[in-house]
Amino acid sequence: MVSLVLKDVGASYGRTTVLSRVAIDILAPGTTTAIIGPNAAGKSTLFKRISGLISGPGVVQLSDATRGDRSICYMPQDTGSNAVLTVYESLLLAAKQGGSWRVEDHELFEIDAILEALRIEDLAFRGLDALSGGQRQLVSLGQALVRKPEVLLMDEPTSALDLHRQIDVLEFVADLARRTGTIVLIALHDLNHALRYCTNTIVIANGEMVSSGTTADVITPAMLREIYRVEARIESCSRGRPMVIVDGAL
Ligand SMILES: Nc1ncnc2c1ncn2[C@@H]1O[C@H](COP(=O)(O)OP(=O)(O)OP(=O)(O)O)[C@@H](O)[C@H]1O
Repeated sequence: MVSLVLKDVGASYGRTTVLSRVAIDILAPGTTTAIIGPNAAGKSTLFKRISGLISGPGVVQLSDATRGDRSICYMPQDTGSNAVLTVYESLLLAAKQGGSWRVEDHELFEIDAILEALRIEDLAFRGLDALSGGQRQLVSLGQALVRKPEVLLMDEPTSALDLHRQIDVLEFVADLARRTGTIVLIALHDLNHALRYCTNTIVIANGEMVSSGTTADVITPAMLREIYRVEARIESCSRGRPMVIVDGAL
């Protein structure tokens, strides 16, 4: 199964270096990893570097991938689209990207299953230009899922979703990773999502990786103080799940 290693990965825009020396020993199949850190830390840049949208120093080593240049899929933060397509057409286009144009029955079934899993079947024949922000985000997630990537990079995938849909989507993605062996990385500002759905967490600040490990080890009051400059506690909710309570800014 696929695995991903990052060796001293960096990136620049023009002459400005915004990311340096990100090193991850091994991201195993089926794991869901949170990428956290303040605004402008370099999280999206790391995703662009891993997916090959930008180049830079270091090595992104993908082993045992079977889907060639379709192995890695990056779902960007900005999901706006002016394309004159329906939701269904956009998913079909995403599924066929880089492949033959012949449409097989099983591909249509897969699109139906994803529309159903994301609870957007009723939008199938709606134009992309007539969707709400949250609906656009769900369609963008659908477009990523139909490609069946082995590495899925999701940039703030729930930022436009209501509370119920946030839980739905993150549970679905974490479960998909476990079932299929997909390596999932999710850039998140909501640290409660990292605590609940991500086994591992990587912290990026000022373009550098400052820590990585199991989420419970990484998201601590000390880290929140140092990186986010907030006074915070980790407590349990009524269902026994960990959550961050922020008492205030430092
Ligand atoms: N296309 C670009 N050209 C020049 N600089 C850029 C470009 N894209 C991003 N940057 C800069 O790179 C740095 C890292 O940006 P990046 O988008 O990776 O941060 P981020 O951690 O994803 O932030 P956020 O949490 O705010 O989305 C920032 O200083 C940003 O201004």
